[in-house]
Amino acid sequence: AAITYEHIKTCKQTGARLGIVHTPHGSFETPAFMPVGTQATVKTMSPEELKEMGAGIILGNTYHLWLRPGNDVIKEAGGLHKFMNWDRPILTDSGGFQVFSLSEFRKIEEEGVHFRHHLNGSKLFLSPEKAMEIQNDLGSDIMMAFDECPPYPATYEYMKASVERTSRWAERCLKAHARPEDQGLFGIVQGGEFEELRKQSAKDLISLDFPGYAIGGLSVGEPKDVMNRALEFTTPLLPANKPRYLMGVGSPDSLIDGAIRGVDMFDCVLPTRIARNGTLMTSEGRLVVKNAKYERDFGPLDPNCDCYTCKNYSRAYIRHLIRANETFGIRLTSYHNLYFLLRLMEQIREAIRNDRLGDFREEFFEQYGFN
Ligand SMILES: CC#C[C@H]1NC(N)=Nc2cc3[nH]c(NC)nc3cc21
Repeated sequence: AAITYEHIKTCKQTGARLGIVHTPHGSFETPAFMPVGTQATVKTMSPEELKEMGAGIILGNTYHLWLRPGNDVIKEAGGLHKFMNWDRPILTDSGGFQVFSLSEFRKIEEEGVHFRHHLNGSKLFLSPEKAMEIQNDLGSDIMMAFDECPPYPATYEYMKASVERTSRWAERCLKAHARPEDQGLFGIVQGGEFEELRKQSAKDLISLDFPGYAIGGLSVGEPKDVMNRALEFTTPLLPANKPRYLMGVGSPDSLIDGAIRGVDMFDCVLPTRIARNGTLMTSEGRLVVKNAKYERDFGPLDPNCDCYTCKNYSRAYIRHLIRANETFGIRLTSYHNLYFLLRLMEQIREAIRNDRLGDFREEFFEQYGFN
C-alpha cells in the first residue's frame, strides 16, 4: 500500500499517540504539523529551509494548481515533487473546501459542483472524478477525497443530506483513483457537530477501507469547545491502525488539544499568514513586532527559540523590515513561525514518549498565556 501507519505508543496520561506514517517519498513522525504550500510553495521558504526546520511533509492545493499553472503543466514537469523541488511527502487537498471558501454562486448537484473562478468569474465544474484526475497528475503521496463542504452552521437535515452525498462521492473517488499503489487516498469524515452524523459518516467511509481518514468540517468558525467535543466522539470511531488528519488546524493550543484527542496530522496556513503582517508565535504568547515598543529592542523575537531568525536578528531589525515592507522581513517571520510550530510538535512527541502530554499542556498553556 502507498501509505501505512506504524503505531509506536499511546501516552499513558492522555489519548495521544506517537506514530510514523510511511509514504512513497519517505516517512514522517506523528503527531505532525504540515506547512501549507497552496501554490506549490510554502510562501517565501525554500525546500532546504523547510528541511532545516524539520518539515516532514507539506501540503498543496488541487483547486489552486488546477487553475494555475494547470495540472497538465505539472504532470508534464514530472509531477509536483519535481516541479517544486520537494522530494519528501506531499499531501494535496481535493478542492472541495476551496470551492466552498473561495467561490460564490456555487451550485451543488449529484454530479459535482458548478461555481465561478474566484479571480476571473469564469464558469468552472469540479467532481469526484475531476478531483482524482488532478491529484493523480500532481502525483501527491496523500490525496483527499472530494467532499461536499457544508456551511457552518448547518441544520441537521442539511448536514445529513450532505454527509450522505459525501459518502457517495467518496465511493466515486475510489473508483476513479488511477494509481492506489503509488498514492494513498484519504476519506474525509463529515457531520459537523452532530454525533449521529459523524458516526454515520465514519461508518460509511470505514466500509470503503481508506488507508487514512481526515476529519473535515472543523476549524470553520466553530468555538474551540465545539471542535474538541466533536473530536472526542469522532476520533474513537476511526481505525487505530490508520492516520487521522484534522484539516485546517491550527493554533498552538488546538494542536495540543487535537493530539490529546488522538489526532496524528494537522495543517494550517496560520504561521505563514500571520507572519506576513509581523505577528509572531513565541513561547510567551503572540508578539506583534511592528509595535513601537520594539523600536530599540535588540533582543531576539523569542528568547527561548534557537531558530535561524532568533539566533541572528533582533526585534528592532525585523520591525524595521516589516514596516519598510522589505520581503526579507516576511521571510524571517515566516521561518520563525513555522519553526515554532514544528518544534511544538517535537515537544508534543517527546511528551508522549514520556507519558506526560497532560503536564506539558499545563506548562505550555501557562507560559504561552492561554486560559
Ligand atoms: C466542511 C469541510 C471540510 C474539509 N474538506 C476539505 N476537503 N478540506 C478542508 C480544509 C479545511 N481547512 C479548514 N480550516 C482552515 N477547515 C477545513 C475543512 C476541510
